[in-house]
Amino acid sequence: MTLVSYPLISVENLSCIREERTLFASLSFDLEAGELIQVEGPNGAGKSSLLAIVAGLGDSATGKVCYLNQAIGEVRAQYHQDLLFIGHHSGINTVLTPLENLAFYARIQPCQPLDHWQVLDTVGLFGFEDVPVGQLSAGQQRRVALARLWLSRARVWVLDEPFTAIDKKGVAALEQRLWQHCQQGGAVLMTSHQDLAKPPSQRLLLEAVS
Ligand SMILES: Nc1ncnc2c1ncn2[C@@H]1O[C@H](COP(=O)(O)OP(=O)(O)OP(=O)(O)O)[C@@H](O)[C@H]1O
Repeated sequence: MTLVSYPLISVENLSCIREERTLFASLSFDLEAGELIQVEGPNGAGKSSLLAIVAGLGDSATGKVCYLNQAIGEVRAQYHQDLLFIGHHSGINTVLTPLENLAFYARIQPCQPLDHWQVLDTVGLFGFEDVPVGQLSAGQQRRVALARLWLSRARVWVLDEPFTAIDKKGVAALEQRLWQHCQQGGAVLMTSHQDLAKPPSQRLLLEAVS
């Protein structure tokens, strides 16, 4: 018997038109376990739109996005259990503390059994665990969202500009975490305007079509 292994994500013939402008057309690619794909392109090219569509949040696309060879719309619950999406709006509650945000996340998504204090220490938030997130700096707030990269059990990570507002040391730690995730059988689809220290598995360049 031959065992077939499918890509974690396959994007087939995807097109996106917004306000009569084609952002991208006939886009196809696979995201395999172990891979990190960096989506690049100028402001407004459609990178965030692409990531939202892959995360199942877009409503302006034609074509197909599959998770393990099944259309994401047909396996939505299973896909969302295996997906970590961090967008520009990173889904943290600014009234809650970092610890409370992680506790909330751990209630709604499958997580590693890690100590949340330890995770916050890992992302450089030692001493800020109990401070309402709204009182933290932009980079510290982003770190609260990114702490999920240590907690999550999801294999598919879709990350929109994860390095925004993060200092150099933080970017290095983050990049190391992304590659560790890939080595452990996960995959990353991300946007970034900056080059990674280690080249991505694939680069996807978006340039607005019309
Ligand atoms: N909800 C929406 N409704 C209509 N147009 C939208 C919507 N979201 C984005 N757009 C438009 O789609 C285009 C692409 O936006 P998108 O955010 O995907 O670009 P981007 O490549 O991620 O840009 P940046 O590098 O600035 O983050 C922009 O012109 C934007 O105005």
